[in-house]
Amino acid sequence: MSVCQTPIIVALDFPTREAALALADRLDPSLCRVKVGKELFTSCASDIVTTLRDRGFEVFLDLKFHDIPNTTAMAVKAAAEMGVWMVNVHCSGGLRMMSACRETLDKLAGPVPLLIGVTVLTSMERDDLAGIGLDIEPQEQVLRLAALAQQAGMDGLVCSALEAPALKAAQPSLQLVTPGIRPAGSAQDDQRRILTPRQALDAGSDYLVIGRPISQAADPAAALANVVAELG
Ligand SMILES: O=C(O)c1cc(=O)[nH]c(=O)n1[C@@H]1O[C@H](COP(=O)(O)O)[C@@H](O)[C@H]1O
Repeated sequence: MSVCQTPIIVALDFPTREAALALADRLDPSLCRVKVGKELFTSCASDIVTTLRDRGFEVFLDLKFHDIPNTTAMAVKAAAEMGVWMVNVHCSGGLRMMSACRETLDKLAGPVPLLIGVTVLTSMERDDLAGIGLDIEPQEQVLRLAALAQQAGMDGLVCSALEAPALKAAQPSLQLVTPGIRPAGSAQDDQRRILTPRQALDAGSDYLVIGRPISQAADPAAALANVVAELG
């Protein structure tokens, strides 16, 4: 499987560069991409992205930007200049914010990252939405934000694979990046809207984000190989 074909993105959620690179050393860049999120980036800054790229990985920079349109667009531009493969912002920042990001990326010369909108976090369920004043099913809110993302020209969405069938019907142009992936028998942790890798792919996910089931496994390379085998 070449790097362009694998749907697997391994989340490098670690506190230090050393811990992240120790896992990266055990992963084959032809079998997965990697994700650098808030914990790792806050401790290492852009150096970790450069290092992972030098080791052959395509990098999803998951900082979930959520700010006024200009600030968010400039952050996305900085991510593009870092050479990341994918970057995300919160859809709840609104249409003008997402459009500003799209327009800014479109003005850049050369390849730009996939621009992805985070809908409803996979750790949230209906009760959590009620707690922030949204009396709505997660899927309904995801579909609402998806329409906004499509209007803004986003490349795709972060959502649960549970919403993939409805999203593929409503917004077929958007690529679906789905965390909350749990191989059968693994701990749910703080995730709530979860599916197995095979179920997620069958539901219509384009990319599967997998963290702890691989990063905390006794043998991460074997855990990745098991997911690859499950996906066939
Ligand atoms: O944008 C993300 O990547 C993301 C969005 C979301 O709704 N849920 C979610 O879990 N994530 C990220 O996906 C990864 C999931 O990690 P595990 O729960 O360990 O598999 C973490 O790095 C989260 O920050």
